[in-house]
Amino acid sequence: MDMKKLAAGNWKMNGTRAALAEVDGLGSDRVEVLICPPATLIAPLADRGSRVLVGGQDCDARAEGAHTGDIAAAQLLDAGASHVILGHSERRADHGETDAQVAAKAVAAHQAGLVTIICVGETEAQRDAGETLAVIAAQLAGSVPDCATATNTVVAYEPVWAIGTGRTADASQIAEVHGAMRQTLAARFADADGMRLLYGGSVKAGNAAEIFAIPNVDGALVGGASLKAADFSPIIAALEAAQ
Ligand SMILES: O=C[C@H](O)COP(=O)(O)O
Repeated sequence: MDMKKLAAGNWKMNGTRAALAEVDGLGSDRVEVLICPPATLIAPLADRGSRVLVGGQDCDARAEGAHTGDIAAAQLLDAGASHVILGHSERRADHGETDAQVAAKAVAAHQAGLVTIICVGETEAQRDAGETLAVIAAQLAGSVPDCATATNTVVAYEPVWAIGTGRTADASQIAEVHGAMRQTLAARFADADGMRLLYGGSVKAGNAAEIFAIPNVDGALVGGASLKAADFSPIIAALEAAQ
């Protein structure tokens, strides 16, 4: 399977409708470009006729019901989303999300027809303790459900210490983790070779080309540098050059 590489932007809790103009010039024929805005902006972005794919930043594991403030996967799809980020470290930290909850959300998302971007990553303390590969393997085992395929699942490696800090993992650290993730996934999934593995954590125009040259890096999950077209466009261009 020959999947296109993926440049995914995670706006987190940033932006109001005025920010959608940043997306108007984005898009690519050679790679997939995805913007995951706050939930309030999913439908307005999807309805804007832009060339980018639209995604949510979380969904509930349940299909519907009395769950104030939560959003079902089918509602994301109805709003125009094709993707959903699950298990981001900020949700694991802010909301205590466990691997099992992330996996349950992923099952619900797949049942609704969404592509999931399942996030894993070690803290600085875990890296310093030499636990990185074990932490990632455990998160993959617990967070990626058995129904995952190369078509419905993307995995994002985001070292927690590199998110929003300006620090990126170096090329050898990224290569080691991405290679290990590919092996771990291959032990469970026949089509793991086609599963896209994204790197995330302070990706920007200045380091994107180097990161995209690393084996088993099939794109990026970009936070801060996805908010402005002037910052995100060169990252998309670097991914096109690496495709
Ligand atoms: O989801 C995106 C990541 O958390 C990376 O964020 P960042 O690019 O601002 O470091």
